Amino acid sequence: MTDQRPIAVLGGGSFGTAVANLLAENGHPVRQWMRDPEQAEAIRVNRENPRYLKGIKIRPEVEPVTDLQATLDDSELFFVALPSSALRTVLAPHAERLSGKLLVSLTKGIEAQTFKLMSEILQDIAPKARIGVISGPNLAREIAEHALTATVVASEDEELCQRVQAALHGRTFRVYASADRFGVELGGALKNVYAIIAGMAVALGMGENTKSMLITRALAEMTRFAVSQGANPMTFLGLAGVGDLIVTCSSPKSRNYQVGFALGQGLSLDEAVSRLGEVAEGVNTLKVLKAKSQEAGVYMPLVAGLHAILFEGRTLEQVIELLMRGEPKTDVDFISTSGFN
Ligand SMILES: NC(=O)c1ccc[n+]([C@@H]2O[C@H](COP(=O)([O-])OP(=O)(O)OC[C@H]3O[C@@H](n4cnc5c(N)ncnc54)[C@H](O)[C@@H]3O)[C@@H](O)[C@H]2O)c1
Ligand SMILES: O=P(O)(O)OC[C@H](O)CO
Repeated sequence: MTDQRPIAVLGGGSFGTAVANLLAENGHPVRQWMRDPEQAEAIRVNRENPRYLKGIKIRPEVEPVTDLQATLDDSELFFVALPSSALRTVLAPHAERLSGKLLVSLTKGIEAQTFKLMSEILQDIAPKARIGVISGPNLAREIAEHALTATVVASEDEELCQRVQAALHGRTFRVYASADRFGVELGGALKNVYAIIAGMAVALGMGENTKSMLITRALAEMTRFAVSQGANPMTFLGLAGVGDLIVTCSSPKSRNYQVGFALGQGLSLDEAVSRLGEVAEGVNTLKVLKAKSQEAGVYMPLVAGLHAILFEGRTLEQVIELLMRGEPKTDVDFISTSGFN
């Protein structure tokens, strides 16, 4: 017998809305929880999320709701698309309602005080819940416009992965599975920082060689850090690693890229973030990542360089000079250099 309970999406932003619509297209009743009653009413009446996904028709199977307790009680499978800064605050007061539920984080961020990933926070809050993550090259607007897209669901819980694949896999959206939750989730969080740098480089008129160098060295840096934290570097060769890094560092649709582009045009960080008016997780991730990499003794020159520009008063020219004149290194960390004579 099929489960007729609604699937719930928590978060009224662009990604929550895109995923709610995908689930609805696959025939599932969906409840999309959002905190703003006016936004919920606007969606109910106009079938559109005008602030976060203008021009996209929201399917009738998606019911916008604002009662979080009822939403948590009535569903078993949840997709959590809240900003990383809000996830713990929103869900912690409802811990007992989450026991035994399937909680899948879509959020690509790191908690400032604890350096925890979002699925680790979910586990803290609800140790008896079944936890997974979704991550990959997934620009919300492109998903909503049915661009052919792939993602990864990752969890140690194989049955959860299968449930998510069955719910989301569709005509324009492929869902691959992975058992490496930590690697998949870390890839999604780290790449946002490099998208800021890539946006800056484009605004400064840098060429294709530069973009390619940035993306490739970013992958080296991310992987080096991930390995220091116990992750499997092979995961970074997949959709949630290099796949997401490429899309976020290449697309003007990425909000992190847009923040970088605005910085490259000469705006301050505050101006760039407020001009965006949406979540750009890379800004917070940069702060915690810089501190963590220093603590762990991991060489991350791009992270250190962006941090120096945004928070230590260095100019872009100073940082570029420092990066380019730095001691030459070997290309790929994980290949032995013993082949040199
Ligand atoms: N947009 C994308 O293309 C995309 C793709 C993949 C993953 N993600 C991830 O999804 C997460 C959510 O991003 P988004 O793109 O949907 O953001 P968004 O900027 O489009 O919207 C943020 C939403 O969160 C809500 N919100 C903010 N603070 C809240 C709080 N305290 N309580 C309840 N709701 C609150 C806002 O009202 C808004 O509805 C981010 O971590 C992002 O990295 C986004
Ligand atoms: O718009 P961004 O920069 O938050 O990126 C969106 C997605 O993470 C891309 O996969």
